Amino acid sequence: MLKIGNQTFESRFLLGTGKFPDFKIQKQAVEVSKANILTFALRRMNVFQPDQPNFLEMLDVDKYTLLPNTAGASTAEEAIRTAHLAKASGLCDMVKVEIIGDSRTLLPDPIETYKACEVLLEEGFILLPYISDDLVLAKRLEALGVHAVMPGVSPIGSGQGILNPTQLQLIIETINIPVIVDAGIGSPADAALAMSLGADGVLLNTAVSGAKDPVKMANAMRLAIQAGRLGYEAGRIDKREYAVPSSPVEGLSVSE
Ligand SMILES: CC(=O)[C@@H](O)[C@H](O)COP(=O)(O)O
Repeated sequence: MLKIGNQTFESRFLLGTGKFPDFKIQKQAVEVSKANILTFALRRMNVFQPDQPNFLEMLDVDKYTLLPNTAGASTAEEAIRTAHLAKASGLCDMVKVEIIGDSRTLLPDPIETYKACEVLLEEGFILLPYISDDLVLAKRLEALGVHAVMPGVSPIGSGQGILNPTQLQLIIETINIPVIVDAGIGSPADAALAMSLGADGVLLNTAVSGAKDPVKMANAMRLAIQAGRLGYEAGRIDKREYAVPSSPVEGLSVSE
């Protein structure tokens, strides 16, 4: 179970809802993913115009926890405004703080992210900030009181996978709030690796919405995330420099 704030979720797979070829495929992929939490950019919703089309309209949104993100913000002030809009629309008081500091790489701005979290925590929001794989920032945000950290493992939408597993592992080992890998996952193998390193969850979008068969990929990601978690809980063997025979000549591993 994934626990964020005082809520628990069965699935550790958080799915982004953007960029699907059409709403029908989006709905099927969401269902197959068995994700409990769906993310979306609040700026893409007609939150105060329920009669207008919006891109979650084919989903039975009551079945999911919606996690609006502040995509489009480049300052703390803009992100705070977007979070207020989310709350005012009654969507959710859980927000993914996403403040982009560089338009080419879409890397998050650590200073503006910290500032926005400071203000929004005071206002009672449940916060999941999107950050780089920066251990020190993750520690500072944890100390501030955020409810999870979401380190990107490579640039959003790049599908490059985990560029620096050591850096990710350091965050996972050190931080005591959920660490949800967010952005850059390209394949089920990447998702399984993130989970087997001990991540608490994976948020991804492009790898599913941009796949040749998004529904099949949503299923593959679900299984990979589950397998990675199981492997982590089972405890992998230590890596050794030299071979160790699987069938030792002395000493049986089972007694008769
Ligand atoms: C949906 C969302 O919030 C994205 O900004 C998220 O970071 C996913 O990134 P990928 O598209 O690289 O999976």
